[in-house]
Amino acid sequence: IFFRDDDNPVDKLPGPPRKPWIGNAWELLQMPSDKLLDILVDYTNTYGDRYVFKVFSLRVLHISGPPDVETVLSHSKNIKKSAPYDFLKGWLGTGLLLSTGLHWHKRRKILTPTFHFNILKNFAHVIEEKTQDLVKMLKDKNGADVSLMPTISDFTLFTICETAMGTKLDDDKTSATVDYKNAILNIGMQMLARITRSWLHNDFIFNNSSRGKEFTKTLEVARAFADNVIMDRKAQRIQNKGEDISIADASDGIGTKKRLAMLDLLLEAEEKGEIDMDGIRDEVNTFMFEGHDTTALALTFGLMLLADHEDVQERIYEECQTILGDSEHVTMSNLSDMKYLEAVIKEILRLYPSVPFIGREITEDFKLGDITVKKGTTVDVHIYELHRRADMFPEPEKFMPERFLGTEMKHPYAYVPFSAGPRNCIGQRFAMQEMKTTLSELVRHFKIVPKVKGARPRIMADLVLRPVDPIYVKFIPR
Ligand code: HEM
Repeated sequence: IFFRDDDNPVDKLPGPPRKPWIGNAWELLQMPSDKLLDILVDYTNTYGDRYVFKVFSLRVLHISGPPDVETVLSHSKNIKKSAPYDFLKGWLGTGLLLSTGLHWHKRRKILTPTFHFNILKNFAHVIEEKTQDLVKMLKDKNGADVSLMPTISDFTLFTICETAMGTKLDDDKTSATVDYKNAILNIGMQMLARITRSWLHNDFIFNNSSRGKEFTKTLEVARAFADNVIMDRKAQRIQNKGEDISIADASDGIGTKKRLAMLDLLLEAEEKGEIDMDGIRDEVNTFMFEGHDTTALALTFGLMLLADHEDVQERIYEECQTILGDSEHVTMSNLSDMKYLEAVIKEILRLYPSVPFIGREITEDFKLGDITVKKGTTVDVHIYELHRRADMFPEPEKFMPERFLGTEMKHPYAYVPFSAGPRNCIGQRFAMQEMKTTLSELVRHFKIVPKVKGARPRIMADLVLRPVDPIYVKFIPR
């Protein structure tokens, strides 16, 4: 960080004025963590598609133009995550989100079959069952205000545990569930605090600080939760010995106990010596976090938008009536026919991308237009600003699902809520399946009404895009 390198082409790019030697370290120090998103959006508005923020000799190149996003995300070699992701190492270890190089390739290969169509088809029953529980719980509220994020994140956590992990979270684990969700929130806050306090970037200093000690305790809670999930599934596998199924047979008609989960693939890989228990724990932590928080946020912001747009709800309702009639069950083919709902979800993720920024540490020089971006530079891809570009999405602040119906995107990388290229989201088809099932069922059963029409929460970005204030809506049975 302290190494001087005065001849770097990216220094020609605009950005907040840099002081000699320290660059923008002083600004970084003064940034309140909960305002990071607002500040970065302001910088984009001021300095444009490409700007540089420099902390001592570390250059952070921020980009939000579609051609630049394409160059970075589609690069086959520059797949290493940037330094702030390392702050999550104690939690997610060498799991798929954080790892790089050969290790990442190997894991991605083991885990890709998890999202095979037959497996997703099998998950449909679980997702539907969980959605029906949610509908019942919301009916019992009798139209009272419901705080969305806690309600929906319970639902998505139960769903990922029962699908990917094959573990049912029953009532006696309720307090562990609450502790786990609080731990995740806490981890996000600590990570943000660390990003903006450069002296805490050093592991030794951080681990010995009061923040570091609190962080370690928080990690223990998250890890213990994941360990329980692994133990549960191991015990079930011993019980079911001899009844194992392969992905190819994992189609309809298989009971919950015999359903193949992602965790089974990992446990099978362990039996073949391809992964050890620490590796399994890292992947379970990665998938439980990525697999529930991201979808919970998308559904939360989505329900907030639907509550304000009765016309959109009605159109989803009509589409569901046409496709499903009175049927209680939703099949994969029904879901793929729901084109309007798909456009609605895309528009939700345009305005509120669950992952607002992606960071890469450049390991191989590459060209961005006529500028050479050197090895060692950090590149931050701003999905949030990319999705709100007026040249790509006219009236960008407006919620208009129709923009995703029939019209071609102006640039293939103008819209990347699941990232793109080699490190794209492995769970995107699962996420779409879960979101479509949930939103279609909720709209079929309820009229969603805002507590205060047009109210928007303040938002912030830690690992994901979060509402700072609670969002309330009413679910009025149809
Ligand atoms: C609305 C829902 C979701 C959104 C918007 C989303 C978005 C993303 C994005 C933008 C990335 C790239 C992150 C980066 O490069 O730093 C990513 C990666 C990833 N996502 Fe998702 N995700 C969602 C749901 C899920 C689900 C349901 C799962 C698991 C079941 C999942 C698992 C992962 C994993 C493991 C990675 C790392 C992949 C790799 O690097 O090979 N995500 N996701």
